[in-house]
Amino acid sequence: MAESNRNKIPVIDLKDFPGQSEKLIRACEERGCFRIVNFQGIMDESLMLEMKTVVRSLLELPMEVKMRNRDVIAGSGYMAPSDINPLYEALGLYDMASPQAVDAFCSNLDSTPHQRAVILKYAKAVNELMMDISHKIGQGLGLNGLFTEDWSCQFRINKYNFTPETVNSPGVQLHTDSSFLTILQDDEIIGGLEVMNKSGKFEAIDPCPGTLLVNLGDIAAVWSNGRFLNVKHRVMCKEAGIRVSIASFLLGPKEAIVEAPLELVDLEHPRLFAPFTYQDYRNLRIGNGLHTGEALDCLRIHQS
Ligand SMILES: O=C(O)CCC(=O)C(=O)O
Ligand SMILES: [Fe+2]
Repeated sequence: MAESNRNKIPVIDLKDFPGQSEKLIRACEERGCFRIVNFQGIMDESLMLEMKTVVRSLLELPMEVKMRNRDVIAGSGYMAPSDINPLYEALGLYDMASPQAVDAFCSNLDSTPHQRAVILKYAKAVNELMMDISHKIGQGLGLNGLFTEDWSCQFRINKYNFTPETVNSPGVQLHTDSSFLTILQDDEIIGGLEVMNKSGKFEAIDPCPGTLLVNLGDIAAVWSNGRFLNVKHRVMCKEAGIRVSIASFLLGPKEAIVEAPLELVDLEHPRLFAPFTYQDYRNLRIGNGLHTGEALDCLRIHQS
């Protein structure tokens, strides 16, 4: 059983910096996830709610329309319910930082001009938030400048079809995200997300409307030279109802290699991973079905 963790996940106030800098870095190291609050001005709660309404209606489109949302990179398009995750389906968009890609996504799904405008606005806001958070992470480690500026982003809108009969079955299997970081707008009412802490115990993440959850993924573990935790998580069916979440992934550099900055490498902290590109990593991970960060072991040159 997962413990309820109403007070365990660190809450980071984005308006209180550099005051919360140490707390942010500790959250990245110890938990690999945190909630963010006070991001109005970049992302407003009204936009989050509008976006939820839009994605709910997209996920209700007929199957043949959703199937038009094809992969642009491996695993970026529509995922129908499968044997492994029968309660789950998702639509995806790569690269959400590109207005042309957003446009193509919307055209494929016959979106209305209003839906298109909301998605574009949300994509822009979430991208700005990603830059703000990664900048704060960099500063917290004593680095200057923005290192994630032209990295690629993807978003995935997830739908879980939970019924009374499916209570206690998995909605989505245990995984890490392949990204550097993920901004998750979870369901406002239906819970089910669980993160695994460092001692291997699951902790339930209760819905907390008006806030966003940030997860660190595999690229964060590499970029930080092993300092940050790529948090394992899953979604369980805890109650009946349609659960909808929006995951926005800041993946990694588009073409450049992924590597820890020199400031994070020294004699006591030798480089842990061989250089690679995000695309190579994604292919390795998806091609071999390594969903909980095991693909990183193939790239390890030093044990931490
Ligand atoms: O639906 C959720 O709350 C989590 C989704 C997730 O982990 C993902 O899309 O990678
Ligand atoms: Fe995830």
